[in-house]
Amino acid sequence: MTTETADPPSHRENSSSDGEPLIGIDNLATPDWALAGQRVLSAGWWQAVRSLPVAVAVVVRLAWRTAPWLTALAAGVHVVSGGVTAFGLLATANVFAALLSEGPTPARVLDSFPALMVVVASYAARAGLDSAVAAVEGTLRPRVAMAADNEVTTALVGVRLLAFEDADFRELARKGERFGVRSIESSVSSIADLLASLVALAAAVVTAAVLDPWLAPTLLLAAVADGWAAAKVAKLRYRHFLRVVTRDLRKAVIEEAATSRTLALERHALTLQQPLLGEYRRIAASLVRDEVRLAHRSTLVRLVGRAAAGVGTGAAYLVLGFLLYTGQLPLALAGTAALAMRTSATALSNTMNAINFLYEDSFYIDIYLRLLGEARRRRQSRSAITAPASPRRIRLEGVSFTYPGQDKPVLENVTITLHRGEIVALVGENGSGKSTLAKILTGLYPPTEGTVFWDDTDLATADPASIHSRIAVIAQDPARWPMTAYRNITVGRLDRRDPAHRAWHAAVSQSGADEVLAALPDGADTLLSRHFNTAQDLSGGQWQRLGIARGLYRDAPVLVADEPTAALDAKAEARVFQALGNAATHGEDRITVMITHRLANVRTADRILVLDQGRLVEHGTHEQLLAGTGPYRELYRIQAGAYQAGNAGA
Ligand SMILES: Nc1ncnc2c1ncn2[C@@H]1O[C@H](COP(=O)(O)OP(=O)(O)OP(=O)(O)O)[C@@H](O)[C@H]1O
Repeated sequence: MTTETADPPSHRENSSSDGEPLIGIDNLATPDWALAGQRVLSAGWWQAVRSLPVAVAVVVRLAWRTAPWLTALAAGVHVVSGGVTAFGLLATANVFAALLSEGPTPARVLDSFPALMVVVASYAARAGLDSAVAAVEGTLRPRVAMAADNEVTTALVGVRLLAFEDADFRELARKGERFGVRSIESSVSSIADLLASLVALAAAVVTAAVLDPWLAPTLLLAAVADGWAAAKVAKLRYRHFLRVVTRDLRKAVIEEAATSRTLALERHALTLQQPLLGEYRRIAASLVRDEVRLAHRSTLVRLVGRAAAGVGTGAAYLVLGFLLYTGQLPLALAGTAALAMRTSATALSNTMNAINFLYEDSFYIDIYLRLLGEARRRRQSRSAITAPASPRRIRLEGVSFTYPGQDKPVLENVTITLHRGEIVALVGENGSGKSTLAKILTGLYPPTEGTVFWDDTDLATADPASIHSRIAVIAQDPARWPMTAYRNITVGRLDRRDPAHRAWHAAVSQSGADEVLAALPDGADTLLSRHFNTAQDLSGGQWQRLGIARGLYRDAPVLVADEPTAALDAKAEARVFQALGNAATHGEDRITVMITHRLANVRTADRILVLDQGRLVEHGTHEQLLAGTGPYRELYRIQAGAYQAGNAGA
């Protein structure tokens, strides 16, 4: 069917493909969560800084929940370590004070001896504490990372199916998992360093302030300049990260297309390697250009920060010189003052470093929190109402459905009733909404409008897990579980008791999976996976047979078979349709929904529903529809005609 909208974009009519983005367009929309991050950055200093305590709280909460004693120990060890550092350096100052005091040199050296002992002891303690810090941190860090990973994986496992149809959410999940967990892990060290350097800083600043109240504030000047520069760079880097989110995704998509196994065959057959590589390089080059620009701007900001910090340090030493010159500070205390200044400068710089690492990580922890929030919002609901164990009737009333992020509904105002014991076939052109309708009547997707009833239970009020436990879905492209062939089938219902393997044998013979198993080197015990070299992979049709066996083994009261035989040979196909028919006619306890384009298989269905562009346009038995003038008759005649022509030509 050719429509106006199916024409190629007119602006490209005469253009060559050179320089055109391979994906087709260059301006993909920035995801909402990245826009929200940009808004926070633009909202001003306070908004951006607020993320810092939140991030610290997240890390401390995770650490405390995973290992409370270890967390307390880590805090204690770092506080003591910071204290010992400050104490050691100040003891060094006492050595100078003793050496620079008045009196004969041997006596001064002897006087400095106790302070010297303290210095030696503090260095020894520091060495011991360093080892303790490394041991405690090395034990705590992986645990916190694991806890963060566990939290986010648990949240993602719990979201409802429809969330995975939202590309923005999928990208948030990818970034939140990757960057969020990594940032939480590195923040453990930053928080610990911050604690230690704050203790050392407090000791040094107090000492400097005791010597003269002017010394401490001048020292802070240098730190503020350094801090400003680092915070600015962190913001620049995060802004860059958000700005390139979609380009980064495009690069990942092209990278996947250029290297994945799934596309390997067509990549080679269409000789697409070079165009893909070209596109990959084009996006990568634009990312590198942005990265270089970011590096230059960061260097400039750091240079300004360093210069200001140098001025601050210079001012502090000027104050010291002034105090000595005017005699407000005795010369004997000059060494102490200089060391206190040096100590506090080091502690300040460590504090600033820790804060800045934390500050940068806090942005990614914010993404992690957004992901947890979104996952919570999209969590599969729970309800005390359970779906009927074996519904007698499924009724859809005025059901419409629009995919997330789309404007146009793909189903519109569908009203139908399916009965137990019936085989109902869904028929229609590609994209007419058959698979979507099947997902809605099985409660996998909630309708955007309208209601789905199983008997008298509105599925919107029922517990989703209870609904899903009553359905079996045989997909056109069934999941290829990285498990043995046996498990690939019994995973359909892990809790099924089948001591004599009767159900297993029935499922494998009805689906034709028995022939697949017989050809495997270790039969049902053969590991099927593309991930391990020692494992075995199957052809599309063989996988489909296992998928059918899995669906039959599940033995659910509502069965949806979505193009179950598209990849099967004619003999296997006939066997499957006979099995589906038998299950429904003998059991009388199942609602079977069958989606297929092969209308020859549809004839035996009790009812046929015909969809066209999301609307139910016809329904009835094969004979009724064939007697009418609707699209079914036309579709059937085209297919039957093709066979007849084939027979005539043979
Ligand atoms: N994840 C999705 N996001 C957005 N639109 C989708 C998504 N999946 C399907 N669609 C759209 O919904 C419409 C119905 O798709 P559906 O898969 O239900 O059709 P179908 O009748 O089963 O098609 P087919 O015969 O080709 O399997 C199509 O127009 C398709 O473009």
